This record gives sequence, structure tokens and C-alpha cells, in this order.
Amino acid sequence: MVFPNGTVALKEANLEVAPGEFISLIGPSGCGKTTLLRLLADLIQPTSGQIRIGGKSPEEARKSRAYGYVFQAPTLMEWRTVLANVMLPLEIMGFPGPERRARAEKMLALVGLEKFARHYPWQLSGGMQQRVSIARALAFDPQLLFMDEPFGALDEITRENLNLELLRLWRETGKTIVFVTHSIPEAVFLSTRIVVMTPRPGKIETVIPVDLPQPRTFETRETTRFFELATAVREALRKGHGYEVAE
Ligand SMILES: Nc1ncnc2c1ncn2[C@@H]1O[C@H](COP(=O)(O)OP(=O)(O)OP(=O)(O)O)[C@@H](O)[C@H]1O
Repeated sequence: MVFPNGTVALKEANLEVAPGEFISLIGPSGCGKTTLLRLLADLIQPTSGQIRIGGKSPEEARKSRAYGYVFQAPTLMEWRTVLANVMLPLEIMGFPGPERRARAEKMLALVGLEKFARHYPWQLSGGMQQRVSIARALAFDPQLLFMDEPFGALDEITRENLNLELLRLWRETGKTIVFVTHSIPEAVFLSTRIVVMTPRPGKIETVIPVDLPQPRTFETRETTRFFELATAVREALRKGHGYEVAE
């Protein structure tokens, strides 16, 4: 992917994702994680190469609402209630009122916020707001979810709790998730595979399968295997000269 100003944002990026996988993209700033996600979501068009999503082009996939997208910031509308925020994409697509409400309520229940349907975003914590954005991204019940550093701005404890919740949601719904993160522990905890990316130009350095048993719990983070996998990710990042890791 080459931007009009000549920046080569992505050079080698070959990846196949199977249905039901949880894939994390990890790498230092500028290695092309967001670019890769935006290419998948048809927010930008590739200058070379090919992308298929369930056999469709990114444009066809977008038009058939094959995926939901969660941004780094919650981007909720302050003047709409939580329920009205989740209903918004359905409203835009012209879903009838009762169906809008039923779907939005179901998605809010999925993220554990059914009791907050009538609240406004400013009445919620940052973590709760991000759960609302996840519910909104799931409003169409897409099989695929793209998440761009959704928990990056949250404190560590909230982030760990949301990691657990996201895994529960993933298990219960069987969705395929492509998740961008800067955090090695987060990537190891969540993923079935970790895609390690390196910059200048952005490329996929290596793909690390994560064989930690499911369901994962808080104790998973204390296991030897967890530390081994975190070390493998750190070494792959270092190999690509992505990070200067202090010893
Ligand atoms: N619209 C654009 N025009 C020109 N260059 C761009 C554009 N968008 C991104 N880039 C460049 O492409 C490269 C990859 O950027 P990208 O945002 O995908 O990286 P990233 O890995 O997501 O970084 P971060 O972790 O900081 O979000 C960077 O060098 C960036 O400056």
C-alpha cells in the first residue's frame, strides 16, 4: 500500500484468516496495523494486491454489512442515549422501529449494559462507553469484527476486565475478530494467532499461533506458557527492529 505522498505503508502482507479466529495485529507505531485494518474495511483502497472477505471484495463486504468496526475512541453521540446510539446504524439503514429496538437491546445485553440503555454516554465510564461502541458495531450482527486498539486509552484493570468480556462475547457468538493492539500481554491473552508487524516498510514479520487453552481466565496470565508466548512475540518484534527492548 503506497499513499499518494509516496509513503510505503505496507509491503508484504499475506494473511488468511479462518472463520471464528481471533487475530491480533501487533507492532510499533507506523508498521501499518491501522492501514491493514482500513484496507480490510474498505476505508481506503489498495494500490496493489488483493483482499477477499468471505469471497467478496472489501466494497461488497461493506455494502452487505459483513463486518462491524470499533475505533480507538468510542465516538458516541453525546445527545443520544446509549440505546439510541446502538440503534443509529440500524436507523440509517432504514430498519423498522421495533426491530431496531429489539436488536439494540439484544446487543446491549451481550455487552452487559442492558441496565444503562437510557443513560447518556457522559454518565458512563470510559470502559462502559467502549462496550457501547462494541454493541453498536454488532448491531447488524456481522460475522466479522474489526477492532482498532479499542482498549488502548483505558486503565490496566478495566482493560483486563474488558479483555475477559470480549473473549466471552467471542466464544458465545462465534465471531471472527481482527484486533489491533500495542500490548504484548493483551495480544497473547486474547488471540488464537498473533500477527507481528514491523515498520519501514510495514510488513508481516511472523505469525505466532497461541495454544493457550480456552476458556482463558485471569490465571491464564500467570502460566509459564503465557510468559513463553509473550517472550516469543517480543523476540519477533525485536528481530524486525521494531522495538528497542530494554533488558
Ligand atoms: N493517509 C496517509 N497518507 C500518508 N501516509 C500515511 C497515511 N496513513 C498512514 N500513513 C503512513 O503509513 C504508515 C503506517 O501507518 P499506520 O497508521 O497504518 O501505522 P500503525 O501501525 O497503525 O501505527 P499506530 O500504532 O501509531 O496507530 C506510517 O508511516 C504512516 O505515517
